[in-house]
Amino acid sequence: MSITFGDEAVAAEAAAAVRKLAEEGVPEALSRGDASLWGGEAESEARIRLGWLDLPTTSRELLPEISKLVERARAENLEHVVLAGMGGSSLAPEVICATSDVALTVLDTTDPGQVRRALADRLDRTILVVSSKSGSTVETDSHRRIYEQAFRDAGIDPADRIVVVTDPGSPLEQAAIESGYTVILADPNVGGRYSALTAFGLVPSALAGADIGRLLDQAAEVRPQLAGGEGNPGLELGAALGAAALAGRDKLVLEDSLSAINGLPDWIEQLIAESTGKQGKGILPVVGADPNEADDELVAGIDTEGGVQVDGPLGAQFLIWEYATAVAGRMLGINPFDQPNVAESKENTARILGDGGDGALPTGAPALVDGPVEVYGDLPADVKDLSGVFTALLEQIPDRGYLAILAFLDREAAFDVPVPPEASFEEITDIWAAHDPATLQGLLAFRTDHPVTFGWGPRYLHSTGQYHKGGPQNGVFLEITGAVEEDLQVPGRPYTLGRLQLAQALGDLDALRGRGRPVVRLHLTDRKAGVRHLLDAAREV
Ligand SMILES: O=P(O)(O)OC[C@H]1O[C@H](O)[C@H](O)[C@@H](O)[C@@H]1O
Repeated sequence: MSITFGDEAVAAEAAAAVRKLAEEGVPEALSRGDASLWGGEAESEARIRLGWLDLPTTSRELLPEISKLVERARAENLEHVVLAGMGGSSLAPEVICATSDVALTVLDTTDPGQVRRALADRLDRTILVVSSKSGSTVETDSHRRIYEQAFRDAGIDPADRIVVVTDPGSPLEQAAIESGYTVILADPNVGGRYSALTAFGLVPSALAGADIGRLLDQAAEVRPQLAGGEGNPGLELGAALGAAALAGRDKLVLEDSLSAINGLPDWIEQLIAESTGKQGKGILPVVGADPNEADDELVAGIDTEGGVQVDGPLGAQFLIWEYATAVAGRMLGINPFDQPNVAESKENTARILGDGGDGALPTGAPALVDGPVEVYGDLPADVKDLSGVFTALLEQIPDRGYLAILAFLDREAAFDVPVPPEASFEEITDIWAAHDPATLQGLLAFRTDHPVTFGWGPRYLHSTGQYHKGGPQNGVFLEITGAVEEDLQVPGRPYTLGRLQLAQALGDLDALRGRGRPVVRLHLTDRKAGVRHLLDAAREV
């Protein structure tokens, strides 16, 4: 495991910060789990949040139990592994499985189309892992209810197919025991976004076929290096992140070059955004975009030229980034273990769902309609069409600010588009990109020197959502929602998934608007045509 600095100024700044942190005894204190490192107010929480430092050893105890589960699933031919979990309960398994090249269907969405697609795929051979630390996350609870119903309808006993990962004593543990589900308890002394090497990361990954023992070995190998001030990659990375942010380089561009590790930036994004984005401070991770060479950015990656290169296998990467985040949190003077602003949008959503009864949700009236796209929000008077909306939003980004695209849509819909049988790989990826809302990020980034981020809702609510609401208030927000063709009832609840999805979008919109930030919502009345129209309009200047 090593950290290499491609820029001399960044290297010098990081070295000075490492020296200072070492003089203060931070690496030794952190390594032994000293909860006082983030100040008095954070101490009680930090006391029950530092278990991740010992996971390379403690998680080994889980391996026999997990092996038994894997053997059972193999024996029963349960080859389709579906994971219902949000944020810290799904981002790590997603990277682990992508890196191991094994298939895992992740449900961290309330999009009815996306959930329907998973349900339609080999239900007779599906094993569902329901992962939630708190045991009360609405998306995960909805998925559990939907799958229970689907299994029953197919004549399958849900108890044979559902595995629950949760903290001891959570309401989910109780419900799972009552239902006769297999329950694997996670370490309660580790927060969600630091839980990659707990049961949350390991159970679904092992079921999907990843070698989790190796992952723990990789972490165990780097662990001794974290105890001192010399040759400590976690300290070096944390010092670099913290020093850069304090010097105004608080946008962290995470490069995802093709490497042996697949998709790590999405996991780092949650760790850094949720841990640091609070009290008007924080580091904004930028994933999926090229650096702008702007003076407020720092570039990092597994294999990056000129930026901070973090070299090492996935198990070690998890531990190093966690350690670095804790170090950077101390430098920024925040508590890296809480997420004080996540609850607000959830509360707004619950209120909107409650107030709405069975009637229409309070969307308001569109300010303008451009083909299959309705535009909601306060627009400058001269804006007459979608292209004008994009221009106005880009112009509203303040100095040191950013634009965040928040898409409450089906993140796999583009892959359903038929491709000609003779199409080359490049042609296929071009067809997908032409139907993928995420393509908007690159098109708008091309038109500004400010960072443009892209998040799928509600997934981002459990990740960058904390930063957007708790971090520096210089964001401009573009929400995208879409009409639902075929909805899905959440059994035992008075709402459908589509209704929950829209209420989540409106709930976060309220939270952002309440902070006085520019927010526009685009609603696609026809999703497919709407995405094409968005992409065309973004190209027009
Ligand atoms: O694992 P759960 O309790 O369901 O939580 C899932 C996610 O929910 C919240 O939004 C937190 O902010 C995240 O840090 C967490 O990972």
